Amino acid sequence: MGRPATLSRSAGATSTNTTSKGTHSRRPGTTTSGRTSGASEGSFIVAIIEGRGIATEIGMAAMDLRSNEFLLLQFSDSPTYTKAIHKLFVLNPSEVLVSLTMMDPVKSKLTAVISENLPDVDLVPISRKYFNDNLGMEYIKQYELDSAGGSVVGSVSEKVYCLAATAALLKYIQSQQNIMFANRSVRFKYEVMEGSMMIDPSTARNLELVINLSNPRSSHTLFGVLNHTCTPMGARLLRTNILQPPCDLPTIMTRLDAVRELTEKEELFFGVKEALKNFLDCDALITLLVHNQKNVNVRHAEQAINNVISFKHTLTMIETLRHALTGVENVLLLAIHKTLCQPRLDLIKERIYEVINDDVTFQKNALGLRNQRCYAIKAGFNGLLDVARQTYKETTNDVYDMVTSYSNQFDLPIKVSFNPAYGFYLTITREQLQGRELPLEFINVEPKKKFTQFTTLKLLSYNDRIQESLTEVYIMSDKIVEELLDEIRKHAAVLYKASECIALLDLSMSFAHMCTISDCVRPEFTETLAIKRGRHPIKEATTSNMFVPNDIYASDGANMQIITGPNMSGKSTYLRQVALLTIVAQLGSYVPAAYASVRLTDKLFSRIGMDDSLQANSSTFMLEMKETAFILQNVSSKSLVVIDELGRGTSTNDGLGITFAVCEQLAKTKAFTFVATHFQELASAMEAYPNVANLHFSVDVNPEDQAAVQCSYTVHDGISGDTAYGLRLAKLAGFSDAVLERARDVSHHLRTKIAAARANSKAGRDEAQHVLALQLARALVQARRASKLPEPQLRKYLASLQAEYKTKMAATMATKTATTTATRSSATENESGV
Ligand SMILES: Nc1ncnc2c1ncn2[C@@H]1O[C@H](COP(=O)(O)OP(=O)(O)OP(=O)(O)O)[C@@H](O)[C@H]1O
Repeated sequence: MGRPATLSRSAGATSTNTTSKGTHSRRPGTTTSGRTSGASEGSFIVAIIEGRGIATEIGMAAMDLRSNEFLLLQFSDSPTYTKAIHKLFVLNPSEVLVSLTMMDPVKSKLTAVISENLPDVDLVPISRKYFNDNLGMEYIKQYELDSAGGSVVGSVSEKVYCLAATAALLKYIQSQQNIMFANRSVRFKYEVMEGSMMIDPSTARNLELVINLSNPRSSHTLFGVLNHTCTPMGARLLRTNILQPPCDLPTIMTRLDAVRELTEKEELFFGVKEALKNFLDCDALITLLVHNQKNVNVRHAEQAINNVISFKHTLTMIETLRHALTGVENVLLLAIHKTLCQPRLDLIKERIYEVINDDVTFQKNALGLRNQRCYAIKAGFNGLLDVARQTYKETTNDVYDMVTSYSNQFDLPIKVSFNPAYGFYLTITREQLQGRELPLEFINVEPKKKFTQFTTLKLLSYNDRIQESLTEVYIMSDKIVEELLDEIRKHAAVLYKASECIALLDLSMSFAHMCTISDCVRPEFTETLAIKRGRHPIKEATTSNMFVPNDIYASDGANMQIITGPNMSGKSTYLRQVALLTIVAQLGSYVPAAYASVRLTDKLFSRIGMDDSLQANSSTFMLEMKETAFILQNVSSKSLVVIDELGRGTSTNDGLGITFAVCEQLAKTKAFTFVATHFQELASAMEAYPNVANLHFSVDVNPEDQAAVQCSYTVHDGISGDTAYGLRLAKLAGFSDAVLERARDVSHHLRTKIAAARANSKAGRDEAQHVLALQLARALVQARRASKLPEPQLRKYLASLQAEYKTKMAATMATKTATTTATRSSATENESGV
């Protein structure tokens, strides 16, 4: 396929990543024991296009170059492109292809939103003509892998936008990334957006789901603490799941059942763990298999033998896994076992064993793997191949003999080492050399930190001879290996399926592992969020202090919780804990708590001011307002919202006003909302709503020393009483007595003045009336719900209730007026003090 001129980057593309990420030169990653890391290296390239109609219809195509998986998505989005941004955030692409018309002459709203939310993504404009839906369909028919799961063609035949994006993306990858796909080699998947919890990028950042905010390299993230996976596939699956937890109950329940079985059966747990530890990156391996290589050379031949050895190793590991899974009962584990027992996998294995020596295994060390490659093909396939191998063997023996003779001749314990770039070389440590000079035979002497490295002319010629014989081996093996790989390629679909199953098993094992190291409970899914003695999963795992567990509650009747309390008392931690525990439960994992009942959440929002400094182009307050507006626009009845200290970036009055309005708006929805605030007035005012509950964190104050504040980190019902914690903390921080005294005076004066003004103002009276009116409404609702009286009697009862409230309201207003007069005279007395 020729390279279209306009497919190269257009001038003015906002390019941050310029290296191409072709995978044909990659080797399947090996895993060491224990956890696998990374899982997010931007291996996706995405093409996105917007429909021309009134409704915002988005078409997206995304290809994972590491696993050859191709996702197609088409969905209607909100005017702020919430779904598109969420999906892009989860995919974490290195490049996003957009039509030139979306960038030039000005950025379209969609491209502007992408740049704003994903500043590291490279936006690549390409000509609009490549977004061709008919071509997209042709490509799918040509490249789609034969799979037992059926074709994607039926699902996408009417989805013109995702087909158009498919055409643009495939054309771009083939011409720009220099990757040619073999026919029937790509796994196309049509993805429906529903079925998973939506977590916007800023919430994912605030909650430190996959990246720690203070140190991006730190593993103090939710991914870090949950990640006990052994394979790269498992780690990748965990990462995507954390950013996009499932939202459908059957999936979650089957995962929970699998975790239970894995934790209850010790032999099963250790058997599976042992087998998983030895897997290579299967996705990368299969991807290398299905990509058509353009340049066939020695390097390619060498890589091909590596691949066959890796497949042999993988199939052996699959067999170990099968044994470990024998007798499982859970539906998910049974399905995984069944897939791993597919006869087609045995067929591939048999075929490999016909060609490759039985004792050839995958090796992590470079010299070991070179030896395996050399002896991979069974003897007798090609006489010349056997001769070349004999030369390799003899020359290698000559190297060792030569070193022994040098050691004897110079009385030095010389060691042979190996490096894949320049072959064998010699080393000796500093202590062994004991300050002596090396004899003149030794050349290219390079002192290193602990040893000296050198070679000889003879060794250099041995290295050349070995390389020559190896080249012959690779070239003569190539035809046999390619034929074998062609046969394996036919079974790519079953291999991909097996890889998916291994990833899923690894994910469940990771959750089971967490249960073994931490006290966790199986969550229930109901309409109520009720967590007993819940713990913050990241804090618990990463702080040395004992973490104090807390209860969490929200239901239809009490869907908003307002949390007050002094500084440093644990409010933010509590909010994060609510969100994180919900995510953990929906992942299908056990939850760090004594009991957990969770309501399925479709969208998770947060307004937590942790990454303000990261958004240099937006002021703290502006960012706060943008995030809050986003929540109000997108909140649904099944959402979970956590808001920490809203309105702190502006004047107190405006801040309180905004926070009140936002809370009022959210209180009208069925979303579960948790708000932490220092505005005591907010908590008092919102108390009037029947569905709002107040919680607070308390502190223990030493009566002997008012500044000695001890946080209990325990949440209690009601509003926090004391408001002078700021002053106490200031004392603890080392403020002088004089400054503290002055601060106390000013604080007292302002408080008194504000109280007087509010009590006297129309707004103050209105607020009191408003509160009483809400109390009345609440009583009416409760009476209606609770009463079994017939309708006429109920109406009579309600009328009497109303009269009672009117009297109460009049009394309240009278008290308010009296307080105003008293406060005003007190304020006048204090006036001279400030
Ligand atoms: N349940 C807990 N158990 C142990 N330590 C906790 C707990 N909750 C919070 N902490 C610790 O207390 C410190 C303060 O917590 P946090 O930031 O949540 O307080 P805050 O009330 O939000 O403070 P501020 O109002 O000043 O923002 C943190 O270092 C945190 O690790």
